[in-house]
Amino acid sequence: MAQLRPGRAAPEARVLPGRAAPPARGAMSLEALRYRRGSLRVLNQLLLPQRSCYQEIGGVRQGWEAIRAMQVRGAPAIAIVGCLSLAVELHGGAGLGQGKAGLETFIHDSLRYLVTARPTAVNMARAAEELGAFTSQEAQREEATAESLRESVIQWAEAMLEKDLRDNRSIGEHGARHLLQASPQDKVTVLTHCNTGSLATAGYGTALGVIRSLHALGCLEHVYCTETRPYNQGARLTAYELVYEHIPATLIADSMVSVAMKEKGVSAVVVGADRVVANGDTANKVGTYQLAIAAKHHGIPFYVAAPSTSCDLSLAEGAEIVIEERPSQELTDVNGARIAAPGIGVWNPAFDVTPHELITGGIITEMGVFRPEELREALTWAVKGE
Ligand SMILES: CSC[C@@H](O)[C@@H](O)C(=O)COP(=O)(O)O
Repeated sequence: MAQLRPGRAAPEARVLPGRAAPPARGAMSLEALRYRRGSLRVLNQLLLPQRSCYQEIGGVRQGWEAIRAMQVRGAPAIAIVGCLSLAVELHGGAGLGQGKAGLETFIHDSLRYLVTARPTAVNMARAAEELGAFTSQEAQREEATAESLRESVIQWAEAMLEKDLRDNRSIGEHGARHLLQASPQDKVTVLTHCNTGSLATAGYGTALGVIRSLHALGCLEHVYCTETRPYNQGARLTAYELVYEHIPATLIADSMVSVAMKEKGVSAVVVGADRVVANGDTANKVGTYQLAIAAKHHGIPFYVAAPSTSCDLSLAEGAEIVIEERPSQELTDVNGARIAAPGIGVWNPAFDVTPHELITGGIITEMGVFRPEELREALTWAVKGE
């Protein structure tokens, strides 16, 4: 594991005005992060929905800490914040004084370190691999200087933001079209889990992007979002986004999903992903697996919506995915107050793996919707065609 490196002290977080009331339709969409060259601010999601507070990320160490503490979370957002935290530190001159070779080492060390923040989502690891390879390639060019290397790496990180947003819009379109074709009704009711919206991505969202697209088409009847225990990303973040966007939605506890499927006319379940492996097995927020089982029982199509950056063809099956275990307090306490009996043991895996055979609707990517067994070939072709 890379060593912790001293970062700059965090400047005071700026607290924007109080409780976030739902704004008028057409207002700007929520932003997990605000970036301009040399400056990165992330919305501290631990404080939502009570407070909307952006805090400065001065470099890699602060990026790592924000990811680890789940101030920013969601597979794509983790990678984007990680890489942009490096871009900010590079912009400030880090590693530059050590010449081209020293700067290259600094970049590789920083990327290795960022990957250690959280293990299950593959996006940061993939970005580190790709940016690492790009860095080595750039550094090998004879005419490259430390300055040009720095500039190229900053631009690479900046391009991630744009691409994720574009990919999410494509996911939304492909997913909405597929759901509507598969449904006998003109309007569909979707059940979703965890948070997969603007707050988990560069914007628009993955599973929530599909929901947004359906809503924009006038083809969304209703959304059921789970509270997503123990961290409550559904109750705090997805519910916030849905209210913010004026999308008709109802919050349910995780334990209500089967009865909701039975009684509420759910047309499809759409969730996000932290890692989709070669056979289509998918790691996502804990509780996803039981949702897929319940969907199968009720004959409801189950979809995973994920950009190709969340896919990991290096792993053959879900059993190989490292599942993050989080601190017991996330389960025993609510807002700092203990609710569980003192002395009880706690198991708190943050994710579970849904076997590919339960992903009956398909895997919605920016390239189209695939059956789990088609994914490997589709992604391989996409890479060859680049
Ligand atoms: C578009 S994000 C998809 C997933 O990352 C999301 O559903 C999820 O599981 C997030 O988990 P988190 O622990 O909040 O980072």
